[in-house]
Formats: sequence, structure tokens, C-alpha cells
Amino acid sequence: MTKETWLHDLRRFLADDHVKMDEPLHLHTLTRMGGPADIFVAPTTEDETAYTVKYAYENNIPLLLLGNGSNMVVRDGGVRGIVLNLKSLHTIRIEGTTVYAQGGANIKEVSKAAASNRLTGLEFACGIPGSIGGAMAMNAGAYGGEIKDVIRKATVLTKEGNKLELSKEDLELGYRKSIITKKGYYVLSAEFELEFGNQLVIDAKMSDLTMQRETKQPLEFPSAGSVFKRPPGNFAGKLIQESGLQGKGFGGAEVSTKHAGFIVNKNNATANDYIKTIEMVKSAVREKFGIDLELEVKIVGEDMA
Ligand SMILES: NC(=O)C1=CN([C@@H]2O[C@H](COP(=O)(O)OP(=O)(O)OC[C@H]3O[C@@H](n4cnc5c(N)ncnc54)[C@H](OP(=O)(O)O)[C@@H]3O)[C@@H](O)[C@H]2O)C=CC1
Ligand SMILES: C=C(O[C@H]1[C@H](O)[C@@H](CO)O[C@H](OP(=O)(O)OP(=O)(O)OC[C@H]2O[C@@H](n3ccc(=O)[nH]c3=O)[C@H](O)[C@@H]2O)[C@@H]1NC(C)=O)C(=O)O
Repeated sequence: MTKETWLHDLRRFLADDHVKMDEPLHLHTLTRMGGPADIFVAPTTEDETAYTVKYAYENNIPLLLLGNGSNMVVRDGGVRGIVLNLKSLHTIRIEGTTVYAQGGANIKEVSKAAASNRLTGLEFACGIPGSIGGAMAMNAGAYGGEIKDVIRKATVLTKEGNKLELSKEDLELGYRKSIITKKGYYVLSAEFELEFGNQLVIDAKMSDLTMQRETKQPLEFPSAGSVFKRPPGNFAGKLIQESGLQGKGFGGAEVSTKHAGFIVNKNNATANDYIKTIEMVKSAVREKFGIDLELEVKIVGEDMA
């Protein structure tokens, strides 16, 4: 089967403008890097999403899920197969202390919506650039809070395209991991249980966390956030800084001078520049500290031919 056939088949069920061929992925990743996807699907309904997942499964076509592209490094040759982007599944609904959000909703928006309904519990997420699905998959956390603290349940699709409801316990949330990544599920929606709080306290916490993030993280440049996980009992940024790597890199990619745990796309970096910089950091930290840094970002796709 060719990508032209996939395009034609998918457009029999999905709206034409929800399925594109050779879509450049640098338009959909926060590093602003990455080559084209053979087929790029942006469904607006859960039915279109399930159809795409089933189609890929039944025809043995590789399927890559892309949320907000905040944690993904796409190689310069792009991605073969189908890239499924849930950004247009972004409904947020609040009833009492329950917050419902679809998988493609931006977690920052969900955090803001909760706060403006006087709900406390999701303030930690006010600056996280990922989607609800990405955040669930990785049990996203920042400033002492994590998804695990507030999640009630999630609805997912299995690899075969069947719907499944998972309770908090079923989700097996740990540091940057969950059953979702383990089994390759796709998050359609999630429900959070929050509490009513004091509006002034909620707003003050959100402002404080936003200020801390803006002061400490290089948000002025495109990046994939923290490139490495925290090694047990340590911090990647600290080890990288102490290895003297800040300001170093390849091409347009550079270890941030503001926060060494970030590699920024400072000047039209290619994914190749970014990945070479990651490798340089890994080997320098291994040499100096004997610690193998584990990637938090996901590197996908193929090198340029
Ligand atoms: N704490 C912070 O400051 C920051 C945190 N992050 C976190 O990184 C994560 C990235 O989110 P996002 O930008 O949307 O993800 P990306 O688009 O970068 O995708 C990365 C991976 O997340 C998984 N994913 C994304 N959407 C879904 C979904 N609907 N269902 C299941 N898995 C999904 C997929 O992994 P797979 O298919 O392998 O399961 C995907 O390959 C979030 O947890 C975000 O909070 C990112 C930057 C900063
Ligand atoms: C940005 C991300 O998430 C971030 C999240 O925003 C922040 C804030 O809570 O805490 C984590 O960063 P982090 O582990 O680097 O935490 P920070 O609080 O920034 O730094 C930890 C420690 O390292 C030190 N540090 C940091 C950067 C640096 O250049 N040098 C240095 O010495 C800091 O002084 C601090 O003592 C998350 N990253 C991981 C891998 O857990 C992301 O996941 O992409």
C-alpha cells in the first residue's frame, strides 16, 4: 500500500481537510524541527480517531501519536506511516468539582479553566506545554504536583481501536510513566477530581509558578523542555552544568545557558544538530560522573536520506 492509498481510504470516512499527505512536522512540534509525515490525521471527533486507529492496526501501518509536540524530537527525514494529532479534540467541561477534558486539550488551558471556576489542584500544570493525553501518558508533573494527585479516570483507545475506561488505579501512574505508554493506549479524555478553594490563593499560586518557570526556564527559545529524566537522587541540569556544557552544541542547537537541562533551538537547528547535542551531553556526563542520563524526550522518525 502507498501513502496515496492511505490518503484516499481515510478520506472515505474522515473530512478531507482532516487528512493530509507530506505534512511538515516542524509546524507541529515545539522544537520547531522535524521532516514530513507521510500521512497526518487531525480528527475532530472520537469516531474519526477510532476509525484512524483501527485502519492503521488492520493494515499494519505504523501509527505515531502526536499531542502538542512538546516532548518530541522528530528527525529531519520525517515519519513513515500515519501521524495522529489530537489537537482538535479539545473540549473542556466543568461540573462542580469534576473537570472533564479531551485528550488533545492543552493542559495549560485546563488548568486555567479549573482556576477560573475556583477549583484547586491543577495549578501545578499552568505552565506545562503538553496536551492532556501527553500529560496522562507521562504522569506530567511540575513544582511538586503531578497528574496522579488529581486524576479520577480516563477513556482510552487500545491499539486495535477499542474504547476502554481506566480508573486511577488502572492507570499505574509513576515518575514519567503509566499504563498508557506501557500498553500503547491512546487517551481520548480524562476526568479530574479537584476541590473548591480560595480564588485569591489559587491565582497567587498560578502567578508564582508562572514567574518561577519564566525566570528559570529558557521559554524564549523553541525546545522540548527537560531533555533527560531526573537520575535517582540527582538533577540532570545540575550534572550538565557541572560538566561545563552550557552554551555548547552543534549547528543551531545549544545547551541552554539559563537551564542546563534544556537544549534549545537557538538558530534554525536541524533535528540532527539537536540529537548530536544530546549525545554530546550524555557522553560528557557519563565520563565525568559515571551516570547514564535517561531521555525524557521521545526521538522519532528517520534521518534525511
Ligand atoms: N513539566 C514540564 O514543564 C513539561 C512537561 N512536558 C510533558 O511532556 C508531555 C508531552 O505532551 P505532548 O506535548 O502532548 O506530547 P507529544 O506530542 O510531545 O508526544 C509525546 C508522546 O506523548 C504520548 N501522547 C501524546 N498524546 C497522547 C494521547 N492522547 N494518548 C496517549 N499518549 C499520548 C505519546 O507517547 P506514546 O505513544 O509513546 O505513549 C507521544 O509520543 C506531557 O506530559 C507534558 O506535560 C513537556 C514539556 C515541559
Ligand atoms: C520542563 C519539564 O519539567 C520540569 C519541571 O518544569 C521542573 C519544575 O518543577 O522540574 C523538573 O525539572 P528539573 O529536574 O530540572 O528541576 P529544577 O527545579 O528546574 O532544577 C532542579 C535542580 O537542579 C539545579 N539546576 C538546574 C538547572 C541548571 O542549569 N543547573 C542546576 O544546578 C537547580 O538549582 C535545582 O536545584 C521537571 N523535569 C523533570 C525531568 O522532571 C519537562 O518535563 O519537560
